[in-house]
Amino acid sequence: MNAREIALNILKDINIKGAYSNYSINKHLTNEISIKDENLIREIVYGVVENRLYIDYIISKASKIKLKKIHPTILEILRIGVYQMIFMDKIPDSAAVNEAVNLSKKHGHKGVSGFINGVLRNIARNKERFKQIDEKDNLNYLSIKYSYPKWMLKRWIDDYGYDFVEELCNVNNSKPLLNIRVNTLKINRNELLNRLKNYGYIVYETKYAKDGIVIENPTRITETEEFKQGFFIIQDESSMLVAQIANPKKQSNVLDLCSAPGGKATHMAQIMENQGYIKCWDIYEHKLNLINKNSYRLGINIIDTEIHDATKLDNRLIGQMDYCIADVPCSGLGIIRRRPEIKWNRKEEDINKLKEIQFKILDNAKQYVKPGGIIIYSTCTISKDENEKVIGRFLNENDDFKLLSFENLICDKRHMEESKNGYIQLFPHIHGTDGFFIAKIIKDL
Ligand SMILES: C[S@@+](CC[C@H](N)C(=O)[O-])C[C@H]1O[C@@H](n2cnc3c(N)ncnc32)[C@H](O)[C@@H]1O
Repeated sequence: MNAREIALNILKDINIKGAYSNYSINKHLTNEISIKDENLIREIVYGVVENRLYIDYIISKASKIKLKKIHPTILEILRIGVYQMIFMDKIPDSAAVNEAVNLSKKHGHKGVSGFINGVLRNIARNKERFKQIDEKDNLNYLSIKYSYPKWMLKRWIDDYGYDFVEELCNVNNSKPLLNIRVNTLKINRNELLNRLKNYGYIVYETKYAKDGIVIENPTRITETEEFKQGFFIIQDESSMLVAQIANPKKQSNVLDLCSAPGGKATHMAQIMENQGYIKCWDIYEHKLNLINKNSYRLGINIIDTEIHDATKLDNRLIGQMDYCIADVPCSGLGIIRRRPEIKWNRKEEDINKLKEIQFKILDNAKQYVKPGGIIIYSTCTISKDENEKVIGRFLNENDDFKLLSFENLICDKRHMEESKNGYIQLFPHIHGTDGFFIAKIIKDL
């Protein structure tokens, strides 16, 4: 199977069956595939999903058949062809067309390769004209140019304004760099940086997170001895800030209410020097197994996993905890750079349901902390309804809880002004991290 055929199978999983991009890519990529092909597959898959609406806009200009009437597999073949023609300068149009025609002969019905050939050649001939977006309306223009559903953009524009959202969309369509968190229980950051440099990885320190490393060329990083020996875990810098901001003391009692796959819980354990107790809840057993696997690899033995729905109060734990981490389920609109399919799978109604679940989980967390105890509320989204508004409602209803400044706990103060008020909203185009929200709340003594 060649690279484009593998990309087609992955795209069918994502766009037709609604699969997550990272799971689907991992499922289809085997060790027999060369690094060059792997990179091509990733570029095509992410490129098509990220730019789907714009690509479809171009196809609809070039095709006599309406988009809705095109067979889903044929549409994916066309999208792969158009992506290469519009976004990949190194691939000649003729190669993109021929590869698409070959794919259609293998996967399509009789006669379909003529249709694909015709549409793609039409685009090759009229590329500059078809690339133009003939839209006067600002929202429609932005939606086509950056490939976003209009409801999503409208909410963001209401929250942050048009220019801000345009910059965000632009950066969201670029490739994010991989971040890893050093497991300081086993190695320090400098030593790991040196070891990775020796393999030829281009690495440097993260800006805000103490334990983070950025890797520019991370291919096969999880096959290194350093990964196998638990010297690091893959985690975005924004997510590393949760435990850094919690800053737990050794011997603390911690409850992570929504914990899988354990990125933040294992980081809490690391800061606690593997001393104390961390209870980790999640509603899925297979996800809790990931925490146990990660803890074992990282050499952590103070984590205890348990299936529990965090919206339900657990009377056994009332008033027991020094720290509660409420890293609640959310719309994920801050991680679109890594999972562009969120643009197409997420629905506006989800946000109303999620904000009630988020509030319920936070409202339960308040019961578990001791006087003077800390709750960290976090999400990987940029929607105010799920962030500032949930916190605002909680603080209004609970005057024995206050936001706590954490300005002193962030390595670099740039764009971190809100941290002195006890919360921070991170954005890809401002902070270079995922879109992420963190609030630090303390219960009165
Ligand atoms: C944002 S993720 C947590 C990521 C995790 N804290 C980490 O750092 O690796 C949210 C998690 O909440 C879990 N979840 C969803 N609803 C839940 C509920 N009602 N109670 C507990 N966990 C829940 C999901 O299965 C998911 O693993």
